[in-house]
Amino acid sequence: MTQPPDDPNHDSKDDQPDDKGADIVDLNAARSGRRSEPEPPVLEGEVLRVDQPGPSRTDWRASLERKATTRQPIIPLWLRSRAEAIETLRWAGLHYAHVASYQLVRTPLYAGRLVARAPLGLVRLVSGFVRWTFDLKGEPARIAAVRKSDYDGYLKLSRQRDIRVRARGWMTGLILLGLLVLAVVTVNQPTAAQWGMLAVAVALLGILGKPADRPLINRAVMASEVEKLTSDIVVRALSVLGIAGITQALSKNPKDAIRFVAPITRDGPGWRADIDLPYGVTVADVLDRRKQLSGALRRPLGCIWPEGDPSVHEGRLILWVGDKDLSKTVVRSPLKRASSHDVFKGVPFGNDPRGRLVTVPLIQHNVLIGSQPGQGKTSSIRELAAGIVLDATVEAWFHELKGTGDLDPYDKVCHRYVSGIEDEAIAYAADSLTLLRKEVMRRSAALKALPADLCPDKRITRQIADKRSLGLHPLVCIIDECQNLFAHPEYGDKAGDDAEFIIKLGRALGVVLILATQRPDRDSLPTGISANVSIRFCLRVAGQLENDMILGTSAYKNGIRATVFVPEKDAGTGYLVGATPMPKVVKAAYLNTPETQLIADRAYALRKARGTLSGHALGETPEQAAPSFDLLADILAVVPPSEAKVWNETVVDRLAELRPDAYGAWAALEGGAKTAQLTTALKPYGVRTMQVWGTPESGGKGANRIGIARDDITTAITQRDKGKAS
Ligand SMILES: Nc1ncnc2c1ncn2[C@@H]1O[C@H](COP(=O)(O)OP(=O)(O)OP(=O)(O)O)[C@@H](O)[C@H]1O
Repeated sequence: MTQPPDDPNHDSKDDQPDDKGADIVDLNAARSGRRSEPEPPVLEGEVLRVDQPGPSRTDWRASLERKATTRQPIIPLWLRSRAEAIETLRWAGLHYAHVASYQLVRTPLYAGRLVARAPLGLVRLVSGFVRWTFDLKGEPARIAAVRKSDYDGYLKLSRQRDIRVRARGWMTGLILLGLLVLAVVTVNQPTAAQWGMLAVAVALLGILGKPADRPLINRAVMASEVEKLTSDIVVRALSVLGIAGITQALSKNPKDAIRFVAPITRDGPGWRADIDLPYGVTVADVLDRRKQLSGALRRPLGCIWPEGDPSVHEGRLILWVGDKDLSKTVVRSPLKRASSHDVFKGVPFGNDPRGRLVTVPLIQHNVLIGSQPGQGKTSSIRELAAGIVLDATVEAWFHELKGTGDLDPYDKVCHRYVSGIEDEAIAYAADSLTLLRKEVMRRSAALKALPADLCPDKRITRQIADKRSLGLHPLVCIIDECQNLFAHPEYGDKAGDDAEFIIKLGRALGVVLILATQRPDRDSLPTGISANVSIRFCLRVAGQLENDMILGTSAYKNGIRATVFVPEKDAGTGYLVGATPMPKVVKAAYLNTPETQLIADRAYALRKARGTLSGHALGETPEQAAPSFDLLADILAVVPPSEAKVWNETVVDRLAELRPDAYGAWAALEGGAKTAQLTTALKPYGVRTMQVWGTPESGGKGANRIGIARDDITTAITQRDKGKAS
């Protein structure tokens, strides 16, 4: 509120804007500036300050909590996990072993260098000795004294020289005598000792003869000086990205526009800066310009890993700049040497840019992998498959629908296996999904029947998985290049339907579906699947649409953009979502074919010993899904819209004609049983039968018999489709 101008207490100081409180408006001035406008009513009252004067009081707990977010780790990050510590120590061990071997191999070269340099070393030794003995170092000082006609000074220096030369002469004599004795002693020593002495002498002379610019020993590792990341470098880089918000903020407040919330530190093999971007700028803006950031920081693109921390706010940027280019590293699989693995602990999948192991949990999850061709989908699947087959309790159903045989090494341990792009392979995979759907339903009933003490949470546990007789062990179904199945004109729709069902219901029942596709679009990847899958790994994709199909709606908007990866160069690197609390860039571990073969051999031996080889692995004929048909659709096909109501027996006869394989047995039943069969089959769809007036198709008298209304069937189909869509 404003103060009246004629108030006797009005203080002219209050006319000045007060940056701590509300502005006080001079009403006279304001009115004269708006002569033409009607005068606003003068309000009585007191000035209420919006901002309260005095220092803001903060709650000590809140400020402590804020500080706690920037706590430095007590134990270094690499020592936190056993695997990471082992990996770091192994790396250090290998590094020093390399250095030692490198130098050992070059000892003859170093010996040659010493021999070649020994004569010069001898000359240097003798001349140095002579200069020292006769104090030749003082010669210039004595000459200078003579030149300046400083005879007193010259006499002092000469006297000092005489004393020195006398003492040093004695010392030189003693040293020469010592050398003579050593020579005599050496002559009487065995030849080996003589050679040893000679070698030591030559080595010492060689060291003395070293040219100033040429070291004796080569460097085993070239020092790769990575520029230290400083706040100046980061601010300079961010300021040239062309982000308007940053440019404006820096021009207004060059010192404080970009704030560092913690000191820039070493974090793994790189530097980490925690930054608050200027108001209005989000991490997504910076992610968009990763390439420019790489240029501005003068580091390869594979070293630049900006990421956000939305748990703090959208403008918190964690900029990690690695020493090594991630695209040039190949991550070794920890499973390469593992004799077995427990899938309930997740599968080691790869490393984040900081070199930390990332594990993908499989139980209770489903996985979707996608990318452009040749970016590392199959390699990622190979790594996951390694963990799966090394757990002897897991039943493996692998389908590789590209036909290149990338998963062939595993076929000897799979319950179901196919590799191929032809229709038979697609049909086999479609069959697998039908069988898996049935299996999910069986498991659902089996789990319900388990005593509560054995299964309190109604989900599969390690203990339940180990009891093979329960049939509730983990079952992992992999379909690589799944677009060939879901977009198939004959099998696609049903396969998509089954996969969605399995993804929605299989999780708690130990059934895991892993799908990989190089064509993430609506036809090749039904939305019911892309919307419900829980873990997503997206390698390089071309655009936002594909990105969001794999990583989930709004992923691109939120700055999770697999478009930043470089085709081919970044093969194996992708965004992993759902496996860790925050989305992460991960480079998947790489297993080549011989390594995969060795893992499969170990898995085979393990499974043979545990007696868990089954199906395809034992050479059994693959189980085929019984032909299944859509009863409701079939009824609509045989009952035209002109027939509102039909007897059951008539419907069954027509169905048998349509699909003898499926309904032939129904038609063979007698009168009442035939009618009851259709009544029972329609019950799960909520379709009730009723008394229907009709006449036999073969002719005869009209009668009231049990039948159906066509409208009830169409309603049931609509209800069912609605249920699927929701
Ligand atoms: N994790 C990785 N680390 C290093 N290189 C990798 C990695 N993954 C893949 N590559 C490289 O990329 C190549 C292609 O990989 P892969 O066959 O897995 O790709 P893809 O996406 O399955 O291809 P397509 O879509 O054609 O089936 C590999 O031969 C390998 O050279």
